[in-house]
Amino acid sequence: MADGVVLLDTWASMFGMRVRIALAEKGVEYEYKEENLRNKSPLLLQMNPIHKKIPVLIHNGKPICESAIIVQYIDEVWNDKAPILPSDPYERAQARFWVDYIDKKVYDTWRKMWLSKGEEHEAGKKEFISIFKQLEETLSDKAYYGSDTFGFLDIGLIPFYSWFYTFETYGNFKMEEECPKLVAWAKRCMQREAVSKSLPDEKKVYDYVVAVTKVLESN
Ligand SMILES: N[C@@H](CCC(=O)N[C@@H](CSO)C(=O)NCC(=O)O)C(=O)O
Repeated sequence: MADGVVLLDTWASMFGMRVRIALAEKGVEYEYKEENLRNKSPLLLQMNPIHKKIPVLIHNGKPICESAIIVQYIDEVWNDKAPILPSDPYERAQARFWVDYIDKKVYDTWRKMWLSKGEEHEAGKKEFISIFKQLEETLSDKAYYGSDTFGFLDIGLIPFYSWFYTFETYGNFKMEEECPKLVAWAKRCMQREAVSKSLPDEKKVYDYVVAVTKVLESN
């Protein structure tokens, strides 16, 4: 592997988007390698033998795994511009707490809402919306989660915005009605080129999820 930066990713992954945004914010040039998760490359299996998941950042031949860890690595290595983590230790701890909250809560609750029917689906939907209401409450009236600066927690959450249309369609609700201030924050983040160029079109995400749903339901 030549020196440099390689990202193993898939276009629809909200976790991969986190890394793409961080690399773009720092202006880091890298090689993007799209993975087929149903036929993982030998490189992915070699670089992330533990979880066998994307994203994986390969820097000078060495792999860094787990999106939140990768973003912090990027912030530490390319530390000459656009700081991602707050400088204050307490603020850093809070940002890490809420990204951990997102990783513990959102994906699993989404799957419950997505793949279940009836009461389980309704319970998943209720929990799912409550998670985003909590995240809206955490933002309160700040422009960004890092107060006036776009930072770690903003990067941790904004990728899910490209899935809002999918969440709303499968859950039959409107994020704008449930979390208006959060939607306003998301639109504010989308004004940053590092974000808008890293997130896919929401309808493309939806079509992808419909296709995946068909595969899962046919098994
Ligand atoms: N905690 C990790 C989650 C990565 C992940 O779920 N990656 C998925 C694709 S995105 O949904 C993945 O690689 N799945 C492949 C598999 O589960 O085999 C992170 O933050 O990087």
